[in-house]
Amino acid sequence: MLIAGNWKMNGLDASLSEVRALVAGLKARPGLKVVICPPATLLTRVVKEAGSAIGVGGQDCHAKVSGAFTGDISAEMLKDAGATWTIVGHSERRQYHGETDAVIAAKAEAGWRAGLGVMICVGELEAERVAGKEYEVVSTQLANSVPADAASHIVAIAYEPVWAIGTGRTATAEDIVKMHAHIRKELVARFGDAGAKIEILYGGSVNPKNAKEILSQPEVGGALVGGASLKAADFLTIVDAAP
Ligand SMILES: O=C[C@H](O)COP(=O)(O)O
Repeated sequence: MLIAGNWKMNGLDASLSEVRALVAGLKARPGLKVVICPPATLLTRVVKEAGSAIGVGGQDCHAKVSGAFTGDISAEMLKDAGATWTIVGHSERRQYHGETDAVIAAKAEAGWRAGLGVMICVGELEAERVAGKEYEVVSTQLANSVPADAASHIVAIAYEPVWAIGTGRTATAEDIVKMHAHIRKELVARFGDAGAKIEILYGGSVNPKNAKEILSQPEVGGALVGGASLKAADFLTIVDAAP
């Protein structure tokens, strides 16, 4: 299981006390990985607080190593700051920064080039689900934003239905089971046995109350948690809910 916390554009220096509380509260859980993805300005400080207890990740990376790309951060820079993971293709990057599947695939390759594990996000909009196109949309995102060599790198797929992000509207267990099974089928069809081993995380309003039910569903290999990762007590409850 991989439980990742995406702080998004939240967290100032004071948030480090939450990391301290998280480190103190993490019980030894063999096989369970916990990763925090803070804003880039806090990366080095979170790495220092986290020690070896928690992995640290970026929320995005540029495809190039360096260059004239104002405001961007390369995967190599994340690595240099002590990160071991990066998220790519989050729906907020797709929506607010116009990122295409091809751009996301290039970012995933950049993450591996730098030696990072990569969480690649997919998920349908509400209108796409209402139109009955959720499986088709996710299949297209998987086909085009997950690179052909993904299975030979450290990778996780995060299924995040956009309508469930930050809304308090979690997908039902049935929705999650069906979509994760669909994603697994696609991964196995493309990568064979290696596709059966890629973790599929669920994200979208995961909280201390619903974590146990979500994390116990078949093909749910962890969670990508937004709002509820900002408070150590809530995040720890989610971590503790992992089977
Ligand atoms: O990356 C995290 C997801 O966007 C979920 O965010 P949320 O837990 O606040 O809904």
